[in-house]
Amino acid sequence: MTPITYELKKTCKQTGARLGRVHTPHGSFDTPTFMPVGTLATVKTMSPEELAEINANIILSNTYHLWLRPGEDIIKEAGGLHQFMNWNGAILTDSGGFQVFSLSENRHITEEGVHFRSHLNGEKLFLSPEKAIQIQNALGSDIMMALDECPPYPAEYQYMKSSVERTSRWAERCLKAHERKGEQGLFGIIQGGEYEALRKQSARDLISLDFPGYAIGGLSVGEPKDVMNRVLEFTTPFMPSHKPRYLMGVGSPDSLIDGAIRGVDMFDCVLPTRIARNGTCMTSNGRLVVRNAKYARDFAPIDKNCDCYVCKNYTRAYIRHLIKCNETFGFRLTTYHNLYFLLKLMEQVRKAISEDRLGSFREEFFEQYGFNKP
Ligand SMILES: CCOC(=O)Nc1nc2cc3nc(NC)[nH]c3cc2c(=O)[nH]1
Ligand SMILES: [Zn+2]
Repeated sequence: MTPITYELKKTCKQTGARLGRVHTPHGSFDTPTFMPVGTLATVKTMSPEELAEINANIILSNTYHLWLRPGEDIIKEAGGLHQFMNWNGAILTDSGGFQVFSLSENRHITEEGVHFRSHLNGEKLFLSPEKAIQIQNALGSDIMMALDECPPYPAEYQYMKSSVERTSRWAERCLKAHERKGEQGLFGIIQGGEYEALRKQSARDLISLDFPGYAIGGLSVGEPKDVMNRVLEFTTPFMPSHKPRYLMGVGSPDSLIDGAIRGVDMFDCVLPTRIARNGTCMTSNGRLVVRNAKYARDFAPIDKNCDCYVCKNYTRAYIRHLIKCNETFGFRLTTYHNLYFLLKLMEQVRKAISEDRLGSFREEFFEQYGFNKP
């Protein structure tokens, strides 16, 4: 019996989007939704109270990083990740696969698993499906991810085919190694690159293993947005409609809307928190680089259409000053606003779906944000 269930509430008449609700041992959340990324057991500069305040219901943490520092044994001893970081909402942990493939040099993939060197001190490491599950079982996350290979973009058909088949074999090994089936849900990750036949094969292999939810991997890895949208268009129909669909690594406002239109329910991305730390904010009129000199005497809020705590109490001039002085409070303010902006956007997307007008909402939002500008 899986502790992760999905309720399909409604499908938008104007698009392929859907309203749903995911239930986990640490609370439920409406979908489509955005999940802030808390790589090292913290959403950088945000307190759990602030995350709750902006209605973040589920956050991500990275298996690979927590395995290296502080080590899953310490977190297990603390009573698990929720206890360790004092977060009572839901947590999704990735398998670490992507970090290994993107962070580490001279990695070597075998049937057994991935051999690579630590990005911290270069020591030799080995991650297998069983190890990835053992770490996530120790962390006690609500949603775990199977260990997959996220191939580089672009990749040859033949390479992609054998990679998909190995990812499917690894998924089965993950299921077998999963010790806490009643307490933690495990999602399979559909790969296959931009090849429809391989996406179909990957989906069919994983669906036969009956996971409670499925992620779409191998995207947001440098491919053009129209390629991502095309792959989503032919992949989501292969996925069960009564289970959550999670698109990994996607977080710009246009991609969130276009992903929701194509039937995606869950998204994660470091974008909002990462650009916040270099002084860039998302606003209803596009990106605003608040460290820019032109805001030195601008006493308006980051976004006059935003009702967040930051936009109600602080000005562009003040936040610019803090960022220029490398003051931590400045990064806290830009991060808080960016996360609020994306979570609010997903709330507007859910409302548009409930009113069968997500297509029209897309046009209005793209126009105002400036996505249509040539
Ligand atoms: C979050 C779960 O991650 C995994 O366990 N494997 C995995 N992670 C990905 C993360 C990604 N981030 C991006 N863009 C920023 N693309 C990604 C793909 C994967 C993936 O295929 N597989
Ligand atoms: Zn704001």
